[in-house]
Amino acid sequence: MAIGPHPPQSTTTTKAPTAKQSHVHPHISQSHDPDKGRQLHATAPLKAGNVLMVDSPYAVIPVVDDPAHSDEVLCSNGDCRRKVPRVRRIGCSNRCAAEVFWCDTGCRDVDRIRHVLECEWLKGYAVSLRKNEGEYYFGVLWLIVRVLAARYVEKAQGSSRSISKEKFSSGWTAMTELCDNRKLWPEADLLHWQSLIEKYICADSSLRNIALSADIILTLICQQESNSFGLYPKVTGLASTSDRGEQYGAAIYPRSSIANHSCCPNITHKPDDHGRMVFTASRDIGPGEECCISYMDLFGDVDVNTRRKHLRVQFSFTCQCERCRAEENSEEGWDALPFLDD
Ligand SMILES: C[S@@+](CC[C@H](N)C(=O)[O-])C[C@H]1O[C@@H](n2cnc3c(N)ncnc32)[C@H](O)[C@@H]1O
Repeated sequence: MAIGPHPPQSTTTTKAPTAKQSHVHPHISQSHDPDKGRQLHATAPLKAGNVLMVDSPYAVIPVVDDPAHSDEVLCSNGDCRRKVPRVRRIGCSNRCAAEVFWCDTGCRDVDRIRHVLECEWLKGYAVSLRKNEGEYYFGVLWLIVRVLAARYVEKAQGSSRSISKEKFSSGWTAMTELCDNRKLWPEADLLHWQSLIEKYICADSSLRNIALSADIILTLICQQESNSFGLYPKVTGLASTSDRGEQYGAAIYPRSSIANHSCCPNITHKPDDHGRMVFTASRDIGPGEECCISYMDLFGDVDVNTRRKHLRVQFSFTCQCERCRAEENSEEGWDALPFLDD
């Protein structure tokens, strides 16, 4: 059985903007669904191949196993974010973290104000946090520190880099509108995060200029967990026989985060060379139709219970997409019933 959207039926393509800026197709807007919350929808016909969104991350971190020997590390300059090859890159003179590199002195100098805000924190905690709490917790907290630094820079510059004020918020305003699903979190997880926030963020004097209250940071962590994207080299969402490749980054996108998941998505997503998230229509989409991505690789013949379980474990929600709803009452869904367990 073929899984995923139909292949593109048209070669009509709206080109992504060449500048390093964000872009939203004029025929998409946001609305609200009682089960899923905010959603993207088409306001007029969209053609397969149309670029629907090109969104710059609010914050991004590289995710690589061996930064010293990897060509996959992203430039730390928040406006560049290109992969920096080993032979042509410069590191932090403070040696704050193994994955902090810039393409060149230009990128380093432009990024100075932002990087200063994270440098001492990385120097003080990158090694111990990884050792004591593990890579995952380090990654989440580093991304949060980068969000706080980006917020500080945005406020200092007095700009929110708005692209389409009427339809989509941008910058920190958009970050505050992200869903957090905090009520769904087990109390024990919240308490654990609270203790990490107190220990590694609130108690750290180098973050005094950018830190917010422990409770706001906890909400930010919940938002990050519900909204961050992994950066993968290949497209996510197409019917395919292979996965999307190895993750090389993690990012929060203020506008792309509005897209809900579907197990039969009509949008594919893939980061471009500057770490911007690019949404492309994978089939024609009619007016009023919801525009969905897939939060996971969709290949192989995976039944509704396995897909829903994966999404519950990874993203803490029960998928209510058209395909899952159609399959939940079919034979495929029966093995989810408790009386069939034994
Ligand atoms: C990245 S956000 C998407 C935008 C979100 N609806 C909002 O209001 O901001 C992910 C969250 O949206 C909801 N969601 C996304 N896809 C869904 C689906 N297929 N079924 C149910 N809920 C979904 C879940 O609460 C999930 O944690």
